[in-house]
Amino acid sequence: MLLGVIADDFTGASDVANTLAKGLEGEGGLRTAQFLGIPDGPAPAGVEAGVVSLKSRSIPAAEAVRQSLAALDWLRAQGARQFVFKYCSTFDSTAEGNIGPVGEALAKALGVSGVVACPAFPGAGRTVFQGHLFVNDRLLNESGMENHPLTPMTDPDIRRVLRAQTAAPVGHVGRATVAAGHAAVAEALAEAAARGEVLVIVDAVENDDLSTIGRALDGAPLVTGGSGIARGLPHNFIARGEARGGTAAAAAVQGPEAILAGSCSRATRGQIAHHAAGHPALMVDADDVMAGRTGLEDLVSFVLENEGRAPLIYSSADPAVVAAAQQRYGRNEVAEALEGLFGRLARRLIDAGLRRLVVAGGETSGAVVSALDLGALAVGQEIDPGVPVLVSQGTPAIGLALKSGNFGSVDFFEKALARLAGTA
Ligand SMILES: Nc1ncnc2c1ncn2[C@@H]1O[C@H](COP(=O)(O)OP(=O)(O)O)[C@@H](O)[C@H]1O
Ligand SMILES: O=C(O)[C@@H](O)C(=O)COP(=O)(O)O
Repeated sequence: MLLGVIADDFTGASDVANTLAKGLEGEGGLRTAQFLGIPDGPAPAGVEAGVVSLKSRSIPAAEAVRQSLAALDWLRAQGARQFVFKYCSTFDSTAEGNIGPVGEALAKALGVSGVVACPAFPGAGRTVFQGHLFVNDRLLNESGMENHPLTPMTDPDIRRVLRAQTAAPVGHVGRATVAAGHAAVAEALAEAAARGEVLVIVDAVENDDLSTIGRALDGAPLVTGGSGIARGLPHNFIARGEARGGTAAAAAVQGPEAILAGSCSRATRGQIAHHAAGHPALMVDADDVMAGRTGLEDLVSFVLENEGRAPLIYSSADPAVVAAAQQRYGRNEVAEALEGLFGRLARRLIDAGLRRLVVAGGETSGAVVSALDLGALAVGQEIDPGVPVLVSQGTPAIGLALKSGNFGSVDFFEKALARLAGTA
């Protein structure tokens, strides 16, 4: 293994795995595997980039730090020399963390400072300019992320957001420096380190900026950011002849299918409305779940009875409904109950023969795949920006698409099932 990634959620892990597997246009990327949690044994032979998926975005900061350091140890033991801490391109976090505490703990463990922090992902409309994060043409706090059920983002100045979470000063490298080229970026990061800045927000508004930053990070032990920051990293290994490049072969998995959605993000709600207009769809009501009125076997039957018709089960609701449920039961309580239900449902469905599964939502995906014990996942073709086909390596093979809440076109669900089956 050359490169090791610690991802703070499971959809984010797929996103960065996709970026590393793709690499730069015309050159290709690294042979990449996604791991669900920290594996017990060694990585399979031939893996050049290993992505450890944690569910550490919304847990107490001290626990997120503990898990991230354990992931770092495992990746180091596999031989990785460069490490990426992957967080959300919308910088999902709270005043307590977990981006700052985990970033600083990894920097300390690796003995570095002047570490890049860049959530930009222009392919999905996320750009950083003057230290502010945009989603398409909106500032972060007007993008819908201000209503996120677990990590509402109400400040677009991510230097200020990060300062609230960190012990050391936070630096900033502006776009003009990035436009001046990779040597200028490397110099600016070295100056930031000399000033005692551990994490440094770096502006990036287009893919070329990320390629420039990637070149500046050749040999840097630690990189932090959204999946975009990984864009230029495979090139450094390929240019040195340590990796061959190229792209992963598309895998195909036939068999019964389901879509499970727990994301309440705008894009997912649009995808649900679109899909439900032409396919069987069942809403899980948070009040019913909290009162123990939701029958797991009813949900299983709904999926099995609708085999071949792309059945969807969702708890997703608009911000007012989510806020009311959180007020009644508590934010974590309702999230845990819904995530637990989706996890048990997925387990039962796989036991009943399900082979293709699309999940919408990072926390939801974490709960679902943690319940499945799938081992390493090979990363295949990209379905939409940031979402690849994933195929488990055990028998029977399970095809998965773990979709970040705000990713994907409006017809994503149907498209993903077709890509998993190799029919589109
Ligand atoms: N109807 C609902 N009421 C309250 N919380 C919900 C509801 N539906 C889903 N949730 C919770 O909201 C959170 C959504 O987070 P996540 O799955 O990460 O989606 P995203 O990728 O959009 O951030 C999950 O913890 C989920 O259980
Ligand atoms: O960086 C991103 O936007 C995604 O990879 C991601 O982490 C999104 O998280 P969720 O919206 O919670 O799925």
